[in-house]
Amino acid sequence: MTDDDLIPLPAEFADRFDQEDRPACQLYVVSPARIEIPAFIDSLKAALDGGPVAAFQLRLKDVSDDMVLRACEALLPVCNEREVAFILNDRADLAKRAGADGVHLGQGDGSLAEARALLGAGAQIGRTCHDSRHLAMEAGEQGADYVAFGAFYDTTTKPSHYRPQPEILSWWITLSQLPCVAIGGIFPHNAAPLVDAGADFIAVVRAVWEHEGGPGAGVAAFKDVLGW
Ligand SMILES: Cc1ncc(COP(=O)(O)OP(=O)(O)O)c(N)n1
Ligand SMILES: Cc1ncsc1CCOP(=O)(O)O
Ligand SMILES: [Mg+2]
Repeated sequence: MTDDDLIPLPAEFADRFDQEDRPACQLYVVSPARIEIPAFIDSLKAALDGGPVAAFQLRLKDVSDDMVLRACEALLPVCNEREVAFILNDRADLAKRAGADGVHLGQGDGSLAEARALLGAGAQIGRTCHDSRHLAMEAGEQGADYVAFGAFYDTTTKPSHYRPQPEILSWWITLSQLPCVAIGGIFPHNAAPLVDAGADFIAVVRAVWEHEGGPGAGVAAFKDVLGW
């Protein structure tokens, strides 16, 4: 038994929100951990032109702050031109300096309140909640704009011992109007249970960047499961 087994959905919440008002599930594209600028600019354009993408997250690992800021400078206009939200991973301070639309913060990436104070009311601030109902409720109370659950499937991009079931998405959308993101090992062929369970966004890395037809084809491959 986990802590979350102690958090059933209270009966009074059962039909609290009309799910018909919820927008259809959208695609959230996350970058590889290493990219080369300027080559990646064209890759990103190809991805975003492959189909409707709601958000792009720049998720670089083990690179300098200067490198992150230079990548933001090159990639932010690509997203702006296409009205795709530009979210920086991990660092609220760099998101502020870069003029990003928001930041994604894991449990160890700093407080939501500090990020909000820095970025302002209009910023999109996401929080990793792994497989935890408790963390999701806490993130909502602390002012997150979305909660992210995962990894739903095996992934080599960020190996995770957290393995939520799709039901956590159904539970969340019944409880909260805050959007929920599903991440981890998601491809067009296995996305349906997450979409059906109520994911507001599915976030993907390899499905786009490692698609044999290129990133545009990687995005376009979600056409059927997302109902475009
Ligand atoms: C949309 C989304 N969900 C989860 C994560 C993971 O964030 P975190 O736990 O901080 O791990 P890293 O991505 O920083 O390695 C994410 N980045 N985006
Ligand atoms: C960043 C992150 N957080 C949980 S799983 C994951 C990686 C998802 O990558 P992929 O879509 O390639 O499995
Ligand atoms: Mg992080």
